[in-house]
Amino acid sequence: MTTDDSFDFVVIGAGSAGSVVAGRLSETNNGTVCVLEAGGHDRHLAIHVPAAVVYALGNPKLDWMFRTAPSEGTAGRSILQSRGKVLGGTGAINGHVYTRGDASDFDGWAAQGNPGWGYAEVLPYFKRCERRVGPGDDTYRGRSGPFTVTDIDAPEPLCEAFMEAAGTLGIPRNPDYNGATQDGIAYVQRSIHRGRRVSPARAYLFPAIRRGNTEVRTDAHVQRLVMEGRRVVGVAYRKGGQDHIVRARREVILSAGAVGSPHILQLSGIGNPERLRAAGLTPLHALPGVGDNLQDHYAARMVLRIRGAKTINERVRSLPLLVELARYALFRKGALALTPTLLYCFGKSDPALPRGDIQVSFTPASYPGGVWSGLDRFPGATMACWQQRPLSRGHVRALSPDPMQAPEIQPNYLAEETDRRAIVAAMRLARKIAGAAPFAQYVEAESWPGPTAASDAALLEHARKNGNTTYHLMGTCRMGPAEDPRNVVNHELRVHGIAGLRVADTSIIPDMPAANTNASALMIGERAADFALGRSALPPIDL
Ligand SMILES: Cc1cc2nc3c(=O)[nH]c(=O)nc-3n(C[C@H](O)[C@H](O)[C@H](O)COP(=O)(O)OP(=O)(O)OC[C@H]3O[C@@H](n4cnc5c(N)ncnc54)[C@H](O)[C@@H]3O)c2cc1C
Repeated sequence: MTTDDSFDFVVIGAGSAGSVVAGRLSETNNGTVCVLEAGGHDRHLAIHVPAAVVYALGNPKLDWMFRTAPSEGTAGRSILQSRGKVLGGTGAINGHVYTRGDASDFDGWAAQGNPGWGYAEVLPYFKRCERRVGPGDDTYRGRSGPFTVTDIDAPEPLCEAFMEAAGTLGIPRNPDYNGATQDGIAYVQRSIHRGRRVSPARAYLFPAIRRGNTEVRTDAHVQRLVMEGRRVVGVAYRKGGQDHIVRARREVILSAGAVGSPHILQLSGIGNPERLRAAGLTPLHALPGVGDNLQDHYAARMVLRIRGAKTINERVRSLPLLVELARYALFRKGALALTPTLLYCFGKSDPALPRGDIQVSFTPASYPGGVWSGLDRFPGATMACWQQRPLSRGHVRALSPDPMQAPEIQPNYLAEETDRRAIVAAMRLARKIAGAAPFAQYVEAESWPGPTAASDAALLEHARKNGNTTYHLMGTCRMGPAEDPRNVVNHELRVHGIAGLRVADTSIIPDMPAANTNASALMIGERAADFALGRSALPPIDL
């Protein structure tokens, strides 16, 4: 083991949140920053060409390729749980959708003993991050941040028909679901600019490297935190077959994501003592909530066979593919510049509910088995149906002291009755929209699960047997007061009972927002940098 050197700050993980933390720390020129990232550089085309993201998933050069533990909710299946292992992290291989959630989600975080995390208080950080290109009320939208958010280049005829059909059911078009209200249906807003992915690393980390005070070490697999008593003073990592230690003069910021962060804490002896011992680890600090409270959105996908309109399935095959390649090469537009999902529809499983609880996404393309991969050979469209805030909770647990052995990831999908009811309601809403004019004329048949899945029980069976992750893991280092044993970090993201250490990524999310998680990860990174620098919070926005 060699003790290499020391920096003011050491950031573990160059993913969505870690890139922001490092980028903002470096901006002030108030200390040196070292970033340790297990993955490599981000030159792979699958990262940058939006539609090529399907080639990033399951690619060991870019993806940790975790698998979830089987459960009753997945009919005993284990599911591929992709996480980015590259500069930009999961933000370099995600589906490009930019969505923040409902105001009430963040007010809920604050109400659980997290001062400063209500919507009016986190909104300035969402805005600081964002460079919104397109319409939107500037009360809600940022115009000059590093992370560019754009709209789709041109309307898609099938999407237009789907939105009109939703309109006939009382679901209006929402001009900006990241604005005053989330309700309604809309094209997704995207982290794509000029036909290329907006990656957190390119937006935040690369400028930090150019400033000269930030050093990024790739292929550096963190093994554990180095502690002196209850203080973290450095990080042990393996690179090029050798063990190293880098010391942190001020603090370590753990941004290894919802799987990596609790795993690294556990490998360092921080967690539930009984479980640590069972995994062969020596407990150093009891914090029973580490790795618990795992949440994810679980989607049941339905496939429609389309007639009378072109879908992406035909546009990227044979001769038309050559046309699309030319369009992309010349104009950075067309099917290759599209997100894997094009529409978001936010709805309610019960009209009496005070806020939306289900979501149907639509895309005029279909994938065998409902997983982003090759496209079906027939003209197809997909509706993905999920519950916005599932109650089911799972865990991430180290299984051995070997840092290279993946932890157990058990999301416990559909464990709660409310979640089972909601996913069935979302599938019923999807079917209603697909059956409404003017979209219905394009539906030749529902090919998956198909009309034989008519009862609630049959729809639930489809969800169990064929449902899949939406890749929104979060919650495993829960933020909240120390008195509650579920909590791991306080409202300034400091680990309870440990000095010199913060956690900043989606693992700190106490309860799931009604949204994908990249926007929240970036916002959390923005906040963490301010905390680490001792800066006062941005003033709340008067709403
Ligand atoms: C296929 C897919 C599609 C998605 N689509 C969307 C979408 O469209 N919109 C959206 O908002 N969200 C989406 N998400 C989710 C979103 O991208 C993630 O929630 C977000 O990027 C997580 O950010 P993070 O900072 O918490 O973790 P990450 O971005 O995962 O960063 C963690 C980093 O830490 C590194 N790391 C982990 N362990 C170690 C270790 N031991 N040593 C060194 N480094 C380590 C990792 O390699 C990684 O770079 C998607 C996710 C996936 C996988």
